[in-house]
Amino acid sequence: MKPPHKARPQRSEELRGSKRRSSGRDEDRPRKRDFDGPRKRDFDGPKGRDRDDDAPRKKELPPLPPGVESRNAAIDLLRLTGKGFTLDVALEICRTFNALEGSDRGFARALASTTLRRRGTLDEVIAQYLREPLKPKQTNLADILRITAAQLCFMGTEAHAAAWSAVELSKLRVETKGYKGLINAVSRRIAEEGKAKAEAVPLRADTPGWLWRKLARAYGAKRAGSIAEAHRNEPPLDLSLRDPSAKIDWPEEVGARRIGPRTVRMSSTQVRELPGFEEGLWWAQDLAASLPAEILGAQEGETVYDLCAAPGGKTMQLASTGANVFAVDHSGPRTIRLRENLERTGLKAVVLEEDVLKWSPPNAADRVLLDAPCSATGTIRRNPDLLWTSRETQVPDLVRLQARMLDKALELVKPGGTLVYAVCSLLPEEGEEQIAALLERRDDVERVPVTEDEVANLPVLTKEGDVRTLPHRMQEDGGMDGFFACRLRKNG
Ligand SMILES: C[S@@+](CC[C@H](N)C(=O)[O-])C[C@H]1O[C@@H](n2cnc3c(N)ncnc32)[C@H](O)[C@@H]1O
Repeated sequence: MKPPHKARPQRSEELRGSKRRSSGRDEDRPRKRDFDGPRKRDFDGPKGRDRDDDAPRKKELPPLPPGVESRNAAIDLLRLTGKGFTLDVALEICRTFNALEGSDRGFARALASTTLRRRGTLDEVIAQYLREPLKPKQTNLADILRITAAQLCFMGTEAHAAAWSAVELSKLRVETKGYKGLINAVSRRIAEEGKAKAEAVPLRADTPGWLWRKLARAYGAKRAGSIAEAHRNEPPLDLSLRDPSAKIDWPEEVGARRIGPRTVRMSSTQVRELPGFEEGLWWAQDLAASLPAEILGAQEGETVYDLCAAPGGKTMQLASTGANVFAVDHSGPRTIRLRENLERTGLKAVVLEEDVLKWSPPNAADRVLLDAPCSATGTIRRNPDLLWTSRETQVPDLVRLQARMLDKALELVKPGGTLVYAVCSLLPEEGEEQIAALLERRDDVERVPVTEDEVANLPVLTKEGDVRTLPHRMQEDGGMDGFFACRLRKNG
């Protein structure tokens, strides 16, 4: 293994025990990336203190051996996702990760992400070498075994490096100190035959049972399998251009190409280093996430309400049309990010920290976009932690909230005005069925089908003229997140 660029004490956050509240201070952290899409627990992560934040550091610890720091950071990233932070947020707040540089950083990120994407398979492989199942509280032990199996089964890491570093990692935590023998034995067995064992695990193992059942019911078992397969891959980086006709000199190695109405797709993770970041010529936003604002058809001078707007991917799209945009979101920290995004891109919108359900502006709008809170199951490829943190029991509450928000959004549209309802969900109850129920209960609203040219001829339209994207579609070209969007007219 290549030694880290800088040797410095970076043990597990558990051992380091420096003081930091997980809520509060994180909210003020500068954002490293400006990703669109849900960050459900973005800043509203677990309340209270993280265990690693409780005590001031007592003494400096010696540096970790080369190759252990990056794996240790991967363990810390997994631990943070286990506490309810999205992987995106964990990448920003995890100090052991942020102390890494260059290829070590990339390796730690890939290791955490692969482990989350393939966790079901990894657990099945590991279980074959354990005499008895691990206890639920043995999370560190489970994570050490998982990252080791991920390296051996999916990442082509040399057997000795993976097994040796696993044992080194076990020495860093009280919980795992006594398991060096087990970790060593299991790692060696997986090095010998883990790859073949992993290939034999059924595809559905990497999707929680409840989600698999819902996907199979909605799309059939074959397509559920294709979606599950798409979730296994790292998605490309998609950037939405502030000015869709802009020409930017992208570095050759990122393989930038145009796709959809305003997206440039590439394979980079160094968002801030790309040309145009400082000038705000673009923002990161999945191709599918860019479609709802496109189909709203906002025009210069119109009044547009962007409901549930933060962190503002769609607000920026709407503002770039010259419309008078009012961006409403109830989350203080997320509206801060929305303002930062507007500032960076030089786009103008009025940002309001309000509960959409209680907001009563003096006038109705020409157009309203409602990007409703949802299960976010459409963004699993960008947020693989959702596989293991989303709960089926959350869905009915979300469906009820979306219905209330739809009715409220219709109150805020002028007669004859347009409403686009969008969710980044794969579940029909949050999308297609939500709209069917709306059209059933109200006779003052009708669907306005989207045409192919409005979505740059992407294969995303249903026969009713709604947008329905799924992660496995256009897989050969990098795929896209799962979104549903429907355009409606309020009759006068
Ligand atoms: C899917 S995200 C929005 C993404 C955003 N439209 C974008 O393109 O960047 C959903 C948002 O709904 C907001 N939200 C949830 N309930 C709300 C409510 N009652 N009032 C206002 N905003 C709400 C959340 O804070 C979250 O920012």
